[in-house]
Amino acid sequence: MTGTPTERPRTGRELVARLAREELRPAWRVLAVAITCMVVVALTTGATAWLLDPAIKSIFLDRDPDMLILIPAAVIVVSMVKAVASYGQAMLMSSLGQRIVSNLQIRMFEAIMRADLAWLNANHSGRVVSSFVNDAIHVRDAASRIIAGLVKEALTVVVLAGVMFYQDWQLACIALFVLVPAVGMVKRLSRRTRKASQRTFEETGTLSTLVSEALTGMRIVRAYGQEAHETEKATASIERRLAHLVKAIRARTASTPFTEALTGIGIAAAIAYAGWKGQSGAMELNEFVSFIAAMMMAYQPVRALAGLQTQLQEGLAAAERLYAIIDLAPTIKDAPDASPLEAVQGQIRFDGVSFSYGGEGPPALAEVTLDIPAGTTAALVGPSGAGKSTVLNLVPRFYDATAGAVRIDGTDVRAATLASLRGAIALVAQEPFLFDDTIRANIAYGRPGASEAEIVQAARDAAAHDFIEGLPQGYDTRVGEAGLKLSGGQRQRIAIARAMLKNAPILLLDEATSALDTESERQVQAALRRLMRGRTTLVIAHRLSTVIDADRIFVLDGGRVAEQGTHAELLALDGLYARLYQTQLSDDTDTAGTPAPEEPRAAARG
Ligand SMILES: Nc1ncnc2c1ncn2[C@@H]1O[C@H](COP(=O)(O)OP(=O)(O)OP(=O)(O)O)[C@@H](O)[C@H]1O
Repeated sequence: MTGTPTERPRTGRELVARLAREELRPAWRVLAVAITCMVVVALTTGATAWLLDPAIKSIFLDRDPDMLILIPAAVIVVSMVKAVASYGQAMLMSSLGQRIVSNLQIRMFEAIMRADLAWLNANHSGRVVSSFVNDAIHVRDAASRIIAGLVKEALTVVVLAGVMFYQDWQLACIALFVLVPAVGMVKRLSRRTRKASQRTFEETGTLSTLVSEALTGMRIVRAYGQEAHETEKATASIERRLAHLVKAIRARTASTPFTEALTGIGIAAAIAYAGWKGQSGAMELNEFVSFIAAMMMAYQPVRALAGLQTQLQEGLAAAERLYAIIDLAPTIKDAPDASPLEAVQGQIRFDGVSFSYGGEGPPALAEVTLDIPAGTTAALVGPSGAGKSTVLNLVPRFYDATAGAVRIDGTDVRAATLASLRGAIALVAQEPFLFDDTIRANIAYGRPGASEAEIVQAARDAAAHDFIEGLPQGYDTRVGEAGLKLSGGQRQRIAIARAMLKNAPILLLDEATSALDTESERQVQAALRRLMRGRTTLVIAHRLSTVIDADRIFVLDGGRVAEQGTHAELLALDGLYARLYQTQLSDDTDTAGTPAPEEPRAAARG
């Protein structure tokens, strides 16, 4: 993913240090108890192996009747302690792991909320979601396994090795020496695992993107009969992901037969050497059994330790991706000396504004100067790609001008706090976005905390109250994903009600181009007129009536203001606007007088 990180750690060591500092340190109490439990597990495992020595010696060889009670009792006590400690460790580490996931996800979400629109546009939502869901889990798994590994497994190995050395140091040396080749092998395998898991992640991102597009674009997929094509694309991605997964699994599990074989060799060597010592009377049976038990018990944690390196690599790769999101440094933010806009009148000025997306290609806007007095309506018209949406984007600082300044009541928008700037603006987009929530919640989004009476009034003003009342659950009706359970006109009126409730002095309006039937169109128009009353409105106009009624019309062409004036002045100029208008008029006559919302744009495209 692309981004502008502030202090993203580069090396594995830096990442580990950061994970320890930011994710583990806050939970050090829980961690300390969990580690104590692990130490107890390691010690009790060692004790079990050691107990076999007195068990055999005093019960079988010395035939001591007291020991027949004492040793089983000791085994039970040790096992009970181990059971409680294992439970404590597993439970604490699991809940600590989940807490780490939640904390990381909260910070990622906050970062996404702050992120520049440019970053969000550059990174497909499917990939961001995949990172959001999967990476935190990878980090959790790696962190909990590594902590458990480093503390419990490593300590268990040390304690068991202690038992082995206590019983016979030469024999212990033989048993442990066998493990040396495993270290080199594990290192080689971990490199392979890291590569495969990085590729798996990339493919998971591609797959998430495919699934999310197939779902959001399902109507187009069906309409064009592309179900098989989409399935093919998804299958190919799933197969590629599977191949990478299998590679990672192969590398990860390749250490198993290796350590298994080494275990066999180690045991065989120990039996041969111990047997030789036993036959010559230098080693007792009880020592031998205790030694072999310790050795066999030690191999399981050794195997777990062998897998740690690969888990560490996977976890670090995930942590790097996730911190890249957490560290996103938005460029659109409050300036250090920003002050809130107060008592906004709503005058909007563009002073020689130039802008280009991503700094490449021809500028989307070039030295645009607009002056929109407070309380008036300005319409933006012009061919497709002329820069109309870009003008709208610069007012609430979705992007910042590359040159020149956008001012509200004379204040550069970059000198105002974002909260006060956006608080003074209501936005009604061409495709109104509704959340999968109730109608009430969707309207109240305009002003959280608004009373029921205010919500209903906003709905009445937006000509939405009647249809809402007609729904079986009224204001409690859920609108479905992106509001798809409502008609286009209904969605627009909810969006207008939301803007009504916000009651901001500035209204940015991108008129809908989707064809509504005459009645719906009339209702939306009436609602819009009420919404625009008394506010400064900057509207991308697709409706003839909006264009004609506007106080001022700016005709954009190729990112520049080609013409400006009132409808009458621009007609008299007989330039681009007059041509756009004539084309629209003749198209309107063709469509039997029904206002054709898309016309100015469509005419311009032609
Ligand atoms: N997110 C973006 N990234 C890169 N370039 C963009 C982006 N959005 C718009 N552009 C480019 O900026 C220019 C102006 O686009 P803009 O959307 O402002 O035009 P418009 O007049 O609103 O067009 P339309 O009427 O078709 O919506 C176009 O050349 C477009 O390709």
